[in-house]
Amino acid sequence: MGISLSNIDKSYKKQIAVRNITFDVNPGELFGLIGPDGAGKTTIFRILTTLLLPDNGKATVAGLDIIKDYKAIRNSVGYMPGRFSLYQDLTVEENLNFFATIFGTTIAENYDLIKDIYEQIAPFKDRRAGKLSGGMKQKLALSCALIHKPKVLFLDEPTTGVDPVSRKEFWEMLKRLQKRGITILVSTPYMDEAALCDRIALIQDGEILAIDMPQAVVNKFPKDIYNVKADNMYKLIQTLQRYEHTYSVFPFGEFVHYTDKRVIFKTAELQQHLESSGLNGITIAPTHADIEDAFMELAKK
Ligand SMILES: Nc1ncnc2c1ncn2[C@@H]1O[C@H](COP(=O)(O)OP(=O)(O)OP(=O)(O)O)[C@@H](O)[C@H]1O
Repeated sequence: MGISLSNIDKSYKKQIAVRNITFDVNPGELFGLIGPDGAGKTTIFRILTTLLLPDNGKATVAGLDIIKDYKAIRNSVGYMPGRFSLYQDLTVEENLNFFATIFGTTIAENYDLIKDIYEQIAPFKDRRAGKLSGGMKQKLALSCALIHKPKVLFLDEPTTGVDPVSRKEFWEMLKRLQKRGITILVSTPYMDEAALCDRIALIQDGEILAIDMPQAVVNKFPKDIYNVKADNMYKLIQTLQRYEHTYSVFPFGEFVHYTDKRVIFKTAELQQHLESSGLNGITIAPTHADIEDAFMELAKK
């Protein structure tokens, strides 16, 4: 009951949205599509949920062909689109009832699957969806996507614009759904969420850069990496960008992540260079690469 894509292409007039997309999601897997805005994530979701036809290629969802079996797919998958999918003027309960009805079921029939999630928003069941917080909207949208017990769940940027606590809770919910045998394809622009997936595909400009387990993607990062800090971070970045030995530099939280071109790199030399460029309060310390570093490296090529 997994997902399979083979050589999928899609253009909107002259704009290529995705090119030669091939990957498989195993049954029961939590698979992440990781990439920035405009990378092509929504296009892939719309093709897999049969809302958009690809120009080329083949794809199946739960063993069903996206073209031939589109009706069966629509009945057996849950889709939480990136942009808000709920009826803003309907209450929480009315929204859920509506989605249950269009799938020919009732809330009571499948309550067991959504209980965990719905209980958190049940105190607000008479509130209009438009008046809910981001985190609550997201829980309601997930409940609606699950109300017909789908085998495969598609979640397009479910945590965008949601506060950090709700994001964490959301991922815990996904793990619980996965344990119930649901195959999940989730997209996110947040690199920290990539680590929570079983496997990920990194995507940029409509092309897949890498597919692997998150740690395996990170392990392939080819360089030693350093956290660098100074009192003037803007000047630090500019100085490093101009430094002849810089391989890569980009802001990373309170630090910049720096890699050096040389095989033998001495932090003291860099320290001296930064000091002579007029920077103060400099710290340079080795650190570990993470998904964001791996992404930036792959995106360079
Ligand atoms: N209807 C459309 N007409 C023309 N171009 C489009 C259309 N929809 C998407 N695109 C373009 O196709 C590319 C991929 O878009 P897509 O929405 O799939 O990316 P995404 O990764 O989901 O990003 P986002 O989070 O911004 O939606 C982008 O360059 C986008 O501008």
